[in-house]
Amino acid sequence: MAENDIDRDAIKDEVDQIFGNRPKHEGPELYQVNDQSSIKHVIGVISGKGGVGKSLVTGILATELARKGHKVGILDADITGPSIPKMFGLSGLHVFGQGDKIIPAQSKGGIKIMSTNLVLENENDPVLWRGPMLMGALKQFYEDTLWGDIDYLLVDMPPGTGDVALTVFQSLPIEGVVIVSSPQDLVQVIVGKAVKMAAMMNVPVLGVVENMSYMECPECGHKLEPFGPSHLQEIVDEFKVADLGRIPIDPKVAASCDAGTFESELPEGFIPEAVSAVEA
Ligand SMILES: Nc1ncnc2c1ncn2[C@@H]1O[C@H](COP(=O)(O)OP(=O)(O)OP(=O)(O)O)[C@@H](O)[C@H]1O
Repeated sequence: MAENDIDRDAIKDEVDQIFGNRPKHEGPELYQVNDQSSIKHVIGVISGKGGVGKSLVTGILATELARKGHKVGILDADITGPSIPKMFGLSGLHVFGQGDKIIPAQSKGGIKIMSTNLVLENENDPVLWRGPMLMGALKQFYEDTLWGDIDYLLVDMPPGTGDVALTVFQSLPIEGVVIVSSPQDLVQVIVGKAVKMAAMMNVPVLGVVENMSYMECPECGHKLEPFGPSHLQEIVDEFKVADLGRIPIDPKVAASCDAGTFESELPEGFIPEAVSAVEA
């Protein structure tokens, strides 16, 4: 079969077979938050592959939930490729300890953030940690951070469906996941993997957000589809997941992520279906 051919039936069979068949949190220990913190809901943001905008969607959800008055935290579980602190203007900042606990960084809008970048001496250093160290960092970020009272802790998961992503899934009490996709070739295979990973953990999929879905011409408003036509409807039909909206390619969004002004510049009412799905 050519690389671009999608064997939809095979994916569907595989997903169908696995759905609901595995006990939740089978495997590694489930981390426990410290007694000075209370987290009502832990929600994961996942993607079947890297670079599709998982951190962007995590940032949008966090910003919109905080604007609605919820107490929000972000655990950047993308330990080796963290991008959350920069988006929120926390570049170069370091978290500090209180006793044996860590005080998370806080964005201007009050979002509490814990990320590898906030503990590295130099945030541009590559993180060359292997499995046990990655897991040790994740455990500390969840258990030893003084989160305080949090309504929604959003977990920016490592990209893909490999070992690290699976372990993160198994170690945190994730209540539901938002899947991020993009309109590119093979995306259904990739989304299929993410759906399957959630199914293996018995974690509900809240729905799919398609990022980089189209681009609007600033002159005439005409919609262009540089990455090809949207596959969101096909994904919704094939995997029986909710459509949580499409995000256009917007150079202003990319610039605000780079400048650390994302939170104040994000227009109100972004991906409302996804925000409501997390709140439900
Ligand atoms: N809709 C968009 N419009 C413009 N730029 C975007 C959009 N979505 C993402 N980007 C840019 O693309 C880059 C990758 O996005 P992001 O970090 O959110 O992806 P990711 O899936 O979390 O990546 P990784 O796999 O590295 O964790 C960032 O520089 C981001 O600003």
